[in-house]
Amino acid sequence: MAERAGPVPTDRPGLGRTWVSAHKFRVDWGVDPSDDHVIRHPTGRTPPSCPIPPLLALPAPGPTARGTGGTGATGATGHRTVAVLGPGGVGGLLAALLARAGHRVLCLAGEDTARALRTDGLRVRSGHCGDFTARVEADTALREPVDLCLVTVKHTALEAALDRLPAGVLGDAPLVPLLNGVDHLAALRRRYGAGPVVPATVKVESTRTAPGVIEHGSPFVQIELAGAEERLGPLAALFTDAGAEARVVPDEAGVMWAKLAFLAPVALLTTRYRATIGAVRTERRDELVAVLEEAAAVARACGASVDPAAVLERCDAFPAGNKSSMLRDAEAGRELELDAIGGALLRAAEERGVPVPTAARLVAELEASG
Ligand SMILES: NC(=O)C1=CN([C@@H]2O[C@H](COP(=O)(O)OP(=O)(O)OC[C@H]3O[C@@H](n4cnc5c(N)ncnc54)[C@H](OP(=O)(O)O)[C@@H]3O)[C@@H](O)[C@H]2O)C=CC1
Ligand SMILES: CC(C)(CO)C(=O)C(=O)O
Repeated sequence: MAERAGPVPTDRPGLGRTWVSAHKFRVDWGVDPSDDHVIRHPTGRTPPSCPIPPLLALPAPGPTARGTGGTGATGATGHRTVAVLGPGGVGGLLAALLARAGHRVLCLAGEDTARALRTDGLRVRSGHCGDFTARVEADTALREPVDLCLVTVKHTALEAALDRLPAGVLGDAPLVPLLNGVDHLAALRRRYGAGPVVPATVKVESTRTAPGVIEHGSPFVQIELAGAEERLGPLAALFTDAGAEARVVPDEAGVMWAKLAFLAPVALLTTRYRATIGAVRTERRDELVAVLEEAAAVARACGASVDPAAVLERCDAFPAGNKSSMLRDAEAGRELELDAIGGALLRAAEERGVPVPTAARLVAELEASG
């Protein structure tokens, strides 16, 4: 019997946030005697100390993994079946955390990655969450109903990856995309309808170094979900119980544009100058402040209340050695999400008549160098 506690809720200076508190719970782990770091699905039926309510107040599910009674609950344990489309840096980490928390996790990926996951599981190295291997299921497409689906591919792979997620199989299960940028929400709503799509963002530094091998470098995994607290509270609790702090924010623009107003300056500058966040904020501070102000003005024009001084504070609070995912893509020679991040900022700026000269120059320079 192992006792695990989720992260302690915090009020983070500069963020002004209170994260959903974690429930402390006990669960029986089925531990492989040959490796006591390998986490398998729980063999016991010890319920969490507080009952888990339905995951989302969505229409009653059909005869699915969501269990009996159409309530969304999966029986006494409250364990869910979660699909993760794209088990890379973000998806692999969350899939592993959810599996470690006792949920049944089904990763959807290409054949090679799916085979590696079936054989070796997800191997996580994390100073924050610990080093562990999580057993997950893996397939190349969704073939059964699930309680929840995370979408964690890059923008550049989104349309192809969504072919693995047939709308008829997904049904009304909540679909939580954690991609950076804003444009993917429209693409998901076109395919699956507006109901299941839960706008969300994640703040983390996590890299897939090989199929199923995840290096988590940030001392946090923070998720924001946009919508009503009464609808999304159980979903936030599910993440928080698994070790990823989650918070519900009422408005979509507040979630999506607050993230982009922070990310776009950080991603553009770290990638343009091949520099860590720490180096950018000391060596390129004037440029950082200029892009932050431009991005905050665009975010405000899009309906989010973003204060550039608060965003600068968040930048200053970020671990100095962390990099943006765009910089890690550039270093690895992968295609950049430049259009989804910088492009989205420039398009919104043009539509709303907000001048963004510094951001436009950085995007042009990155395009020219790519
Ligand atoms: N990494 C980070 O720290 C952060 C990333 N983000 C955002 O999260 C999103 C995901 O990024 P990240 O996790 O870094 O990306 P990764 O490249 O690490 O992971 C993407 C995953 O998608 C899989 N994939 C690619 N194409 C397909 C396809 N056609 N079908 C199924 N799976 C596919 C990849 O498979 P394979 O393993 O086979 O390559 C990989 O597992 C991005 O939008 C990024 O901007 C946001 C915050 C932080
Ligand atoms: C905000 C930041 C830099 C870390 O979560 C990010 O989203 C990224 O690396 O893509």
